[in-house]
Formats: sequence, C-alpha cells, structure tokens
Amino acid sequence: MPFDTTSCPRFRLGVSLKMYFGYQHTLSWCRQIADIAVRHDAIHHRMAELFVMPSYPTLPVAHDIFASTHVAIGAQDLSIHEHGAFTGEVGAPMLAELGCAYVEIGHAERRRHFGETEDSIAVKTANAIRSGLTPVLCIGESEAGDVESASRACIEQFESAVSKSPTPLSESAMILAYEPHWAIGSSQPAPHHHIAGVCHRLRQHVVDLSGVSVIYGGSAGPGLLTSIHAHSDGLFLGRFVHEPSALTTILDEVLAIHERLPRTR
Ligand SMILES: O=C[C@H](O)COP(=O)(O)O
Repeated sequence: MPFDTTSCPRFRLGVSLKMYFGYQHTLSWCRQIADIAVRHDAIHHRMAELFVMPSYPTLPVAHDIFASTHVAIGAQDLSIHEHGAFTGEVGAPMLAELGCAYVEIGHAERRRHFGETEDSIAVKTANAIRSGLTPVLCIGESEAGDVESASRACIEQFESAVSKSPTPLSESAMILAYEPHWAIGSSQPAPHHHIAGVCHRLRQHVVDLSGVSVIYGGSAGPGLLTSIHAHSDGLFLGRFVHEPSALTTILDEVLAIHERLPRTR
C-alpha cells in the first residue's frame, strides 16, 4: 500500500558543499546524490525535500544533473547588489535565472571571514525574496551558552535579517538554519536538548508564518534526525554527507520516522 504522507511532516534536507571539492569532484558527488534521490522512497513519496548548494561555477551543470529529480539547487551566497559595476559579485537575479530555488545567507563563516553584517544580511534577504529565491537564513549564537540566550540571539538575528523584506513575511518562504557557530566544523553536533530547546523557541517565534521552516546544522549527520525530528523540520548538512551513502542513511531515517508516526488512512 502506498504511503499516505498527508498528515506527516515533510523534512527539509539541505547540503552545502562550501569550498571543499573541486569542479569535477562536485559534479561526481551531484551525480551520485541524483542517483540516490531518484531511487529513494523518502524522496519519491515527498517525505523529504532535498536541496544542494555547490560552488557558483558548478551551478549550471548541477542544475542539469538534478533536472529530472526532485532535488533543488541553491547558491551559498549572493551579492548585496542586483546588477551593475560590482566586480566579482553574483546577484540574485542571475541565481534565479540559473535555476536556483534557494540561496544561503549569513552563514557563520561569511560573518566571521568576510565581514558579513546584520545590515548586509538584511539587504541580501530582501534581494533573494525579490528574485523569488527562498532564503536559507543561517542564525546561531557565537559562543556556547544556555538555550535562552541562544534563542534570544537567534531571534534578534532573524528579526534583523527580515527587517527589509519587500513582502509581508506571511507570504514568504524561508528556511531558518539554526547553526550554533561553535558546533560548525566540529566532531559532533550541539547536544540534542540544546538543539531541541532552541528550535522549539524559534518555531514558536514563527508560528504564524506558515512558509518558514526551522532546520538544524552544525556537524549534523546520520543519526541526528532520529533524535531531534520532533523539534526540527530537517537538517542543514555539510561534511558528514561528503560520502553520498551517508545521505541514504539519513533518508532511511526519514522513512523510519514516518513509519512510526500515526497515519490517517
Ligand atoms: O553549511 C553547513 C554547516 O555549516 C555545517 O557544516 P559541518 O557539517 O561541516 O559542520
């Protein structure tokens, strides 16, 4: 009997490749992910939505690789400008033209290494929305602390990022990627109770915004979704899916989670 997923959550799984792979390695990884996506029931039955964010130069070919799959592509950043004399920049309109559905904004590494500010993040968020891209807005506290202070920091970052939005937030699609800076690039994710607590408060904060999902990133990998799925709409993945078979393991978890949820038939 086919799965009835109408009453079940649809998990959002995003992957950023950052700048880890070369050009050919990226395309080979994308082909393997496409192969997994066309065969896995969790994708077929729309229990999970997958988006991948490779480096800019690979986007057109990645778009072709995923064309006959349910996998979407996104960029890892965008310019604060849309067009014009801004050497080296890539604007939201071109990303949309390339077939990107998503764009990452405000990642901790951009904040730390490239001078990303709350103001530039707000401008980028507005530009993304104006071009029809779904922002994957990265928010998170810089130092390890308690759930309350982390949640406050995240909510401040969220409110600042959407402060220039050209449309009412109730009409916007957005993914909030909760990434505590101290858990990124680490050997393990933040403690489960911390992830659950912060994601819960973020979900409460956006409870009236039906287009906003809250996912967790920061050393996320196989096994994590099983533990946090009641509190998180998915995962933002990095190093721990560089080996494509790890994604199969996570999609298997999605299937198992759905199997355990009550069904309306
Ligand atoms: O963009 C992805 C996140 O920053 C997680 O990266 P990581 O899994 O290497 O910690």
